[in-house]
Amino acid sequence: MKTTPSPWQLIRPYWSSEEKWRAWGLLALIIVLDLGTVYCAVQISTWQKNFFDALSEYQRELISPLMWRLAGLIALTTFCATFSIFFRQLLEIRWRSWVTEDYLARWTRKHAYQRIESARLADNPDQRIAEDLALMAGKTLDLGLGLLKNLVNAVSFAVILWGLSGSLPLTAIGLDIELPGYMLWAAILYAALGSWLMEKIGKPMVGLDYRQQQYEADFRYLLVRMRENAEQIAFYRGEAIEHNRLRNAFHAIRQNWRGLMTYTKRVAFTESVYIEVGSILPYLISIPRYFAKQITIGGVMQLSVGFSRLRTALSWFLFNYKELALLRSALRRLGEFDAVLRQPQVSGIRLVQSEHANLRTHGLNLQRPDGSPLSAIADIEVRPGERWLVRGPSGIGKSTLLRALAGLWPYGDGRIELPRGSQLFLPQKSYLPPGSLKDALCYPAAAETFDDAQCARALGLVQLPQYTKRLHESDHWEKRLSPGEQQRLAFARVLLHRPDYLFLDEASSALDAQNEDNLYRLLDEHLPASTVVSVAHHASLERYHQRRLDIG
Ligand SMILES: Nc1ncnc2c1ncn2[C@@H]1O[C@H](COP(=O)(O)OP(=O)(O)OP(=O)(O)O)[C@@H](O)[C@H]1O
Repeated sequence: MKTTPSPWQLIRPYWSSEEKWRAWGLLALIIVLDLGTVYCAVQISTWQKNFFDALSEYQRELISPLMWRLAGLIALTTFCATFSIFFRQLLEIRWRSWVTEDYLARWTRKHAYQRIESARLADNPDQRIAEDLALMAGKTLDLGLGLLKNLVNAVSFAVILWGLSGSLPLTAIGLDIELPGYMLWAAILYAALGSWLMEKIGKPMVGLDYRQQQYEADFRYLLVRMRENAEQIAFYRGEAIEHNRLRNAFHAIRQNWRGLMTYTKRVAFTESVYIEVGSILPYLISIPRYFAKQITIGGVMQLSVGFSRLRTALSWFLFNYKELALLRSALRRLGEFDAVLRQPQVSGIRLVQSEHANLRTHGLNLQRPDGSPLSAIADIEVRPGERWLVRGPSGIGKSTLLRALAGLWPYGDGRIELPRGSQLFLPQKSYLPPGSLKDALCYPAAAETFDDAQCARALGLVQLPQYTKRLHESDHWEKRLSPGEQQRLAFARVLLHRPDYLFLDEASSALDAQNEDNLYRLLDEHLPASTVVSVAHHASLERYHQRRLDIG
């Protein structure tokens, strides 16, 4: 059973990684700069009282020093605010880089990416890695630092308000006591009430954001698939059905967006009422004390600024509700993905490295990922240099057997013993990476592994000499080369890599008999010591294989 990690478990790894000192150092620097802006805000509030008092008492000589002080405070606050953003962005990209590398490593390790796709364990891993990780780093920093700044602000202005607001006699409601610091209590009560109301009203936004991210990713995936399969879709004249499919995918986005609009409207309405009432409230509650001549007009101004600042600081949750919902949904998606990446490999078919020279299978039973049986494989023993042909009706599990031999199919039971030695698996349609033709030819090795002369020779042997001069040309080779040419290119790869074990899964199915013959003869001539296991339907290939494995 997979357990989804908590948000803290997703956030913590970077902060306890090898980069932790740099991360904490940057965070501390940002906090100091943010505290600088809070300090300036507190000083400006005192400045306002002094300024209005000086104006009301016609103290002209105080105006100039007050102006200089204001200029100094503005300069300091600008400096702190600017560099706080700068370092925050720096920390964000460092965090995102670290966590992206971590997820990429785990996603690509032990074929996790293939396991996830083959058993459909998580939707849109690309979106989770590209977007949710960026959201996690960016929003956690913004919201976390915002929360901290607001807490400091709240404490600073709470102290000011406590000192300024005096006591409220409660005689009006029949009590013979006075409430000290009543403005402070009013601000706290008001913010608490607003936050509670906001959570009540806005909670479904988390689920809506979650689905929005998923639908956007699904839509993008369909667009990319259409681009990648443009020619096949065009041959089938499949535009109308594709258009419909895309429209439906977008419809899901639009429907969900409707829901988001409804809740955003409610959240915005709550926020707006909260702000407007909150801006009038301090005047209403401080004016009685002004008329009682307990505070000056400057005092009223300072009180209302203090009240507003405290209320704003205490309203962090309320004002950031939309952002928090987005972060909560991104963390939920990442949590699921993280749990899938942590899931232990299914321990069905055991693939062990053997010290013997022969490849052996024992009691191999192939299943589908859902556990339903696929086929039973007779025990085989493949000696070095032997050529085996795997036969059986379509859908019986021939390709699945090769997947199991490659360690990509754990579903089932039994045991495979693989001797040491290099292996190469050639599917019907070989992957051609983006880049030059040489990149594609040398894959999965780097292009520099083989020199141009070796590549030219291999291309010549598979009857593709015309491409020798285009070795360094970059193109969409999977679209430029015909399927038969792609299969010949894959055989040229084999000639370059010279694997000890070669597994072919209908790797020459697109070729004419002459070319197919040529490729299998090349294997006999150039790789006589390699062990070859082929899955093929063409009867003509039987003469190149001495051994047979029939499935089904
Ligand atoms: N990831 C998967 N999830 C569920 N079922 C799968 C998956 N991959 C393959 N199968 C199923 O396993 C069965 C065997 O597939 P496999 O590709 O091994 O057949 P095959 O014998 O190579 O067929 P063909 O000769 O047509 O290539 C098929 O019914 C296929 O639908």
